[in-house]
Amino acid sequence: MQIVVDENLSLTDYFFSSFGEVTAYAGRGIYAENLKVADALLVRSVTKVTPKLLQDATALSPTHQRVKFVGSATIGMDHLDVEGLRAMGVIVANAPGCNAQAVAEYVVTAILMVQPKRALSDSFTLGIVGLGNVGTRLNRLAKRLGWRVIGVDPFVTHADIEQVTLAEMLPQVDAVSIHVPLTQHRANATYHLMDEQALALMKPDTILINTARGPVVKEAALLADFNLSQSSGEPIRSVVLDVFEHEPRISNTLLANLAIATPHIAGYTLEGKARGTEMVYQAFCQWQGIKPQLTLEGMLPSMPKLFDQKYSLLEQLPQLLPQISSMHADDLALRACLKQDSSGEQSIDPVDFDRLRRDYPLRREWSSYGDQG
Ligand SMILES: NC(=O)C1=CN([C@@H]2O[C@H](COP(=O)(O)OP(=O)(O)OC[C@H]3O[C@@H](n4cnc5c(N)ncnc54)[C@H](O)[C@@H]3O)[C@@H](O)[C@H]2O)C=CC1
Ligand SMILES: O=C(O)C(=O)[C@H](O)COP(=O)(O)O
Repeated sequence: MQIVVDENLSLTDYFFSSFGEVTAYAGRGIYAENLKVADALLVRSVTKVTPKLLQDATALSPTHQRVKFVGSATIGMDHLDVEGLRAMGVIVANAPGCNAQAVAEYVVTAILMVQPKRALSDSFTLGIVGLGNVGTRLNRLAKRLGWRVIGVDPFVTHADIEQVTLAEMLPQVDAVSIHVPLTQHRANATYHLMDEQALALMKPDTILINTARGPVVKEAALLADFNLSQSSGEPIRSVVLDVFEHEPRISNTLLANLAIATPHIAGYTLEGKARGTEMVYQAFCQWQGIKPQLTLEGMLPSMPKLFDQKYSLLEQLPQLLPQISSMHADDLALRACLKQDSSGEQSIDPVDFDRLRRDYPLRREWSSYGDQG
């Protein structure tokens, strides 16, 4: 069997080499040409997989049966034409929840970094938009920190989260964190969910964090929000972005105004990436009609136990974060990539953005340091 993979997947040899030949390419560089003799395609979020891609591959090698399994080791699926692929008989799988804990920990870290004093006060209120795997994990962490949580999700109800509408939530929170899939052309679509109207409902000092998908926050509205504060002499809003509307290109006009900017690595823990591949492996085994034999058991190195259950998360995190989080360095590394582009503007080059992601020193989740949740 021929298996084509994005080079950015973890542990592909461990999980897949017994099935056949595994060939890796840069995720943004997987073309029909690379899939001529492929039976399965394993991607992350940067490879757009459509029926056309697979049909083009078949046209290049008509005697080969085309790709029959597409697995994405990610939570998000907006890069896959799931309906179109399934309609042509392709098995499509993703990895729901694989890196949800990583993202939840990223959000708490960002809030504590941006406004430590405010976040440590007992009246801090967090708004969570999207109460799926990430949103519910973030709710759990936030409650452990003593924060009040308000959630928005038109599709689910959680007994332990106070749920309101977006318009009701935005004026009353100290931070808003977005955890919705990117959707378009349907009821409650999330494309540009955070637009001029939404930003206008927020207090000027409410922190905005987007780790979902770039186009959920309308970049032009964000820039207008910054301009409005600047022109009235007010401090600009604290905004943390891990994803960008025009990713992988980021203009300095945007970057210079962000409190924290990271290159789409909120989910990049060793555990999150490894689980993503493991979940795709399980779906792959199901496709092959065999029982999965391999697990992650014993595959991840153990870490020193830094958390002490005698103390609360709130008491320990401020001291531990410098040791267990790379957020400050991640932000600096991204900003260090600014250079003049062909239009004479300063921006982050997509090649640098992808390099930072490929070479990212994967963080560890707090449980690996002894946090028992
Ligand atoms: N930056 C990163 O590294 C990562 C980003 N992500 C992104 O985060 C997104 C969320 O992840 P999960 O929580 O695991 O997904 P999930 O599918 O478990 O939950 C998403 C939730 O959003 C809700 N939702 C949909 N439309 C909504 C709307 N208009 N308003 C409010 N809620 C809405 C859904 O009902 C669902 O409960 C993913 O789709 C992915 O795009 C996920 C992992 C890592
Ligand atoms: O899981 C998701 O959804 C994500 O956004 C991924 O963590 C992003 O990682 P890459 O697919 O771009 O490596």
